[in-house]
Amino acid sequence: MSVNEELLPLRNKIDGLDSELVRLLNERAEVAKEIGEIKARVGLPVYRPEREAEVLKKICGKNEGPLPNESLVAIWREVMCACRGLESELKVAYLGPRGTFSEQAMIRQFGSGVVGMPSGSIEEVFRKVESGDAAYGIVPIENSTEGAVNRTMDYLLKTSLFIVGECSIPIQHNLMTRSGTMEGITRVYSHPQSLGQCVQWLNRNVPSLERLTAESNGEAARLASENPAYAAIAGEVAAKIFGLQIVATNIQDSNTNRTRFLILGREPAEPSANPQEDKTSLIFSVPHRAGSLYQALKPFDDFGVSMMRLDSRPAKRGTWEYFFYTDIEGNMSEPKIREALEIFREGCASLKCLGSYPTEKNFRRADTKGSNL
Ligand SMILES: O=C(O)C(=O)C[C@]1(C(=O)O)C=C[C@@H](O)C=C1
Repeated sequence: MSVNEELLPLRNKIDGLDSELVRLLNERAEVAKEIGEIKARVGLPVYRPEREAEVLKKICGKNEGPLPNESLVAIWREVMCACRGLESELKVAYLGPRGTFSEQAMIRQFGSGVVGMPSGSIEEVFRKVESGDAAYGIVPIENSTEGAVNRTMDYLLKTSLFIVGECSIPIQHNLMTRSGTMEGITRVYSHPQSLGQCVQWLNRNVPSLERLTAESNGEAARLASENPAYAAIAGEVAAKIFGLQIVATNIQDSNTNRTRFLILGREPAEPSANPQEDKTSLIFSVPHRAGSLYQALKPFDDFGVSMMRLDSRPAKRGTWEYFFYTDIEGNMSEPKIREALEIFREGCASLKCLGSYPTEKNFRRADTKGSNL
């Protein structure tokens, strides 16, 4: 038997399965359309991050291979994006121009059919969602090497928006120029966070290069595309978009470098199917006296509430006072969290709740094959 004769029945089988998949996908889409009609009637938002997290978790729970959960999650995100698209168009503001890691995170979270609105700064992302120009926004909040993104932290304090979801992506930086060499290059541009993530590599390899900051990696790549004496540090996608050649790949100082992004919306998210695994984000301040932070946080210990993050920003009053940012595990609709929060509030000078939302943990844990979601 020739190879082609051997392949033919298998390919016929795949064709049959594909027909069945097309039929099933369209049947699913019809149901999503019906859901969309109901939502439109009662004025509910089309995008339901908690439901999408639940769908992904169920898919991973049912998976018996050989496809890894990571592949199924990527496929289902696109399926849900296509179904959502039938309900209505979804506009999402991100830190642009095109080619930034924020854009990659947005596509990963919402699917490639999302209508991205590139924004010149993190502040503009907040403004576009607040004004209703965009339905949602995506902003970087922390990097595993460089820590918190201060701009985002500061706008979170002032905004009326809610955090409705989060996602994190691996970050690999590249040094790029128009020519693909470092000849005649005097400056390197990047976002301050990215320059920080590559500081050791830069010190070792190109110590004399002047380092300048840009609003985003995409903007740095755009600048380098306009001047043969400039280099940029950005992702591979930015190199393609702005016609740059990569001089050195993977120049970040940590090879486990990741950035976590927040999804911002005007309405809070509903509790997910696993509210005990949701995250609640809070900003608080405490009275300016000894032991007040310790006292304020005590209810979390008393109620067995896990704190996943504690960070601070200056109150900017010149008084060495701070706003603290914490993420706790559990949805605030959960009785345990509600009770803990009521007591916690008493020990705070101010408290702002940014929302409860599904985390990636919801479906990451279901993955037995150690994916890199
Ligand atoms: O369940 C819904 O609310 C839907 O609209 C369906 C669906 C999906 O395709 O599964 C699509 C969009 C939502 O963000 C969540 C889920």
